[in-house]
Amino acid sequence: MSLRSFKINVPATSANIGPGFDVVGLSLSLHLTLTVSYPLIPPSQPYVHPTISYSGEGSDEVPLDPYKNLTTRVALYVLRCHNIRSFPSHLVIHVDNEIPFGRGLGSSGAAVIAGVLLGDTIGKLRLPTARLLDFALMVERHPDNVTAALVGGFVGSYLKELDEQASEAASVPLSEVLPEYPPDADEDWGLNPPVPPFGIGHYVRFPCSKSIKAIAIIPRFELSTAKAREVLPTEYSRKDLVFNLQRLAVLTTALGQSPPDPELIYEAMKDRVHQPYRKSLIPGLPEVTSSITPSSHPGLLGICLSGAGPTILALAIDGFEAIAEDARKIFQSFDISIDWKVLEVAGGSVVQEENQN
Ligand SMILES: Nc1ncnc2c1ncn2[C@@H]1O[C@H](COP(=O)(O)OP(=O)(O)OP(=O)(O)O)[C@@H](O)[C@H]1O
Ligand SMILES: N[C@@H](CCO)C(=O)O
Repeated sequence: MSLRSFKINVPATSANIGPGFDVVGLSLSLHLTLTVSYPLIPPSQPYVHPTISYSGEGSDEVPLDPYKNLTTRVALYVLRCHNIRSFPSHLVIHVDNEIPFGRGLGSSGAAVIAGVLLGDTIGKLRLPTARLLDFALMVERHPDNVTAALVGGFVGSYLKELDEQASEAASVPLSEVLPEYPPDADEDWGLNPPVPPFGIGHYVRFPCSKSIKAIAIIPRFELSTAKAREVLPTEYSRKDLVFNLQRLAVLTTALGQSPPDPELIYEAMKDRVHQPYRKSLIPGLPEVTSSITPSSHPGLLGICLSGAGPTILALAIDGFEAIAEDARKIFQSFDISIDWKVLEVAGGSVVQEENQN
């Protein structure tokens, strides 16, 4: 019997990089990998639902029911928007995940991008990058993690101001985009999902010096993005907005300079829009970001909260261990244990067909 098989590889991401709240993301060398296969059998044979196995980060909590798992639900959403009712019969998916859940390293963004690529590949849709992004943005409503996970590198994106009709279509509740699959659902469940409008998100890749590495200092507790967004104000002073805009403008070029300038970057990675409000959820955050500086730690370029936290991201060209171990000591004084990893800036997502016989 002939078999189709392929792999999908999606990187972790760190969003915000200090001042770029909901705007910039950096892809990192931890990956979510899907190994997918199914036999090419005639539709007359009895249908067998997909099976998922899972190893690595999150394996004790992730749902393995394909109608509840985030990645497969997103894939089914993409397929059904293209009039493909169901997964192929006997679909087998193995997920291996290196991205810890709820730590600010873009685990949910990676799961969503993996789902969009899974739907696109199974359906042989060959959607262009911009359209893949539209689908991802119907699920994850801010572009920073998903764009960087899809295209890779140091990326900035914005959501376009859509006309009224498209704007309504893009803001339907998530429960309509990805409805919970009822256990007794008949075959017609969720067959007409809301199709994304075109051109929701737009992006540009900034230069990033090859000498830069990212130290992820990962506290051993989870913080959901939803909880870390609840503490943010809805309005900001002009002074704080200008503070962030000035730094973001400099940062987008400064990381590409060779050699990177630590004095410029350290200041350009400061933030007044989200980090100050999140310190109540992450004990030790202000102490770590203010005590570890380019003068105290040669090689450091800048340091910030990674995404919604609790991970701290230090960009550096040298001195990785001293940076991470000193952050560990500060966190320890707040009774928080950490793990740390030195990561590369990664490329974007890759789909690799293995067998199409
Ligand atoms: N590989 C995966 N498969 C299925 N669900 C996942 C997967 N990865 C993450 N999730 C879901 O996403 C949740 C974490 O998302 P959340 O947005 O809170 O944090 P994050 O994406 O890790 O961090 P951030 O958005 O700040 O970078 C997990 O608890 C889980 O429900
Ligand atoms: N920009 C988002 C990233 C997390 O998904 C935040 O900081 O809330």
